[in-house]
Amino acid sequence: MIDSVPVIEIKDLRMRYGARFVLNGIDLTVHAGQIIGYIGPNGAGKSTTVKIMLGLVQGYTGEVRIFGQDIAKAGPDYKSRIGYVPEVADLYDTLTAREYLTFIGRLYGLEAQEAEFKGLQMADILGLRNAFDSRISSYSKGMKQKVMLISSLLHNPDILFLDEPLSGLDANSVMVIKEILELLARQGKSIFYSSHIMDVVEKVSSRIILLNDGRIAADGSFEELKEQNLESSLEDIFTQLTGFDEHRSLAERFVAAVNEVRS
Ligand SMILES: Nc1ncnc2c1ncn2[C@@H]1O[C@H](COP(=O)(O)OP(=O)(O)OP(=O)(O)O)[C@@H](O)[C@H]1O
Repeated sequence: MIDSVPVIEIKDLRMRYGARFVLNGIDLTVHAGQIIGYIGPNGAGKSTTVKIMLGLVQGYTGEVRIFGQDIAKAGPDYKSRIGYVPEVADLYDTLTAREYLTFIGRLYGLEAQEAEFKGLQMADILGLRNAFDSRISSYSKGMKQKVMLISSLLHNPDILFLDEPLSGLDANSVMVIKEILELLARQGKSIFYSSHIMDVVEKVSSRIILLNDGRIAADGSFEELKEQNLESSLEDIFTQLTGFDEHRSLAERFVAAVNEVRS
């Protein structure tokens, strides 16, 4: 890949559902090797942006270029260079991990044997070897999450979109996955990391993009955002930039409701 061509280039992206404006002009350029912490309040438009880039949502205005190609005009080939872990695992859970990963690998154009071999290797490393031939329906949340991560990487994509990728994983697995993401980024892959867990985003990301009301409210490294906003944690930066200062009063009202006794 030529470094000077951005992996992702978005210009004035707007989207609305009926009368409701969800994206209000997003401009974004991503180069290879960045881990982007993609954050924002619920409903800010994060998933919508990602789904547009994946070609799953139509009807937007503006321009979205991936690997230099306008995705409105390009065929579906660019998708074979993208991996995606959605927030809610939509696994065919009557299959075993072996069957599922072989199936997904084949969808991405791998030979069945290659997909199975790669899947087994990756599953083994993440501690799933003994469960490889058990049905996914019997797996814990963390085990399912690992299968999702493996399935998103089988075809060695250049862009990875991860939505809450560490949910359900124990502390040791989290450390392994964080290292894996860093190594992949160092190889030149671009990773979009969406999460509501600010201290992880703070540590994992080389660049943080905060979306609020369908607009980019902040874009920079954690160090830059700290300097600009005079705050020491990403959680505080998030709260400041989204204008949220009601946590204490909401908590007090909630606890008052818990304690209320009907007379
Ligand atoms: N298919 C749809 N039809 C109508 N409205 C939609 C549709 N999909 C999303 N929305 C609305 O668009 C807005 C942005 O949603 P989106 O899922 O992109 O937010 P998000 O930032 O990913 O939120 P979260 O952090 O909760 O995942 C929300 O108000 C949502 O209700």
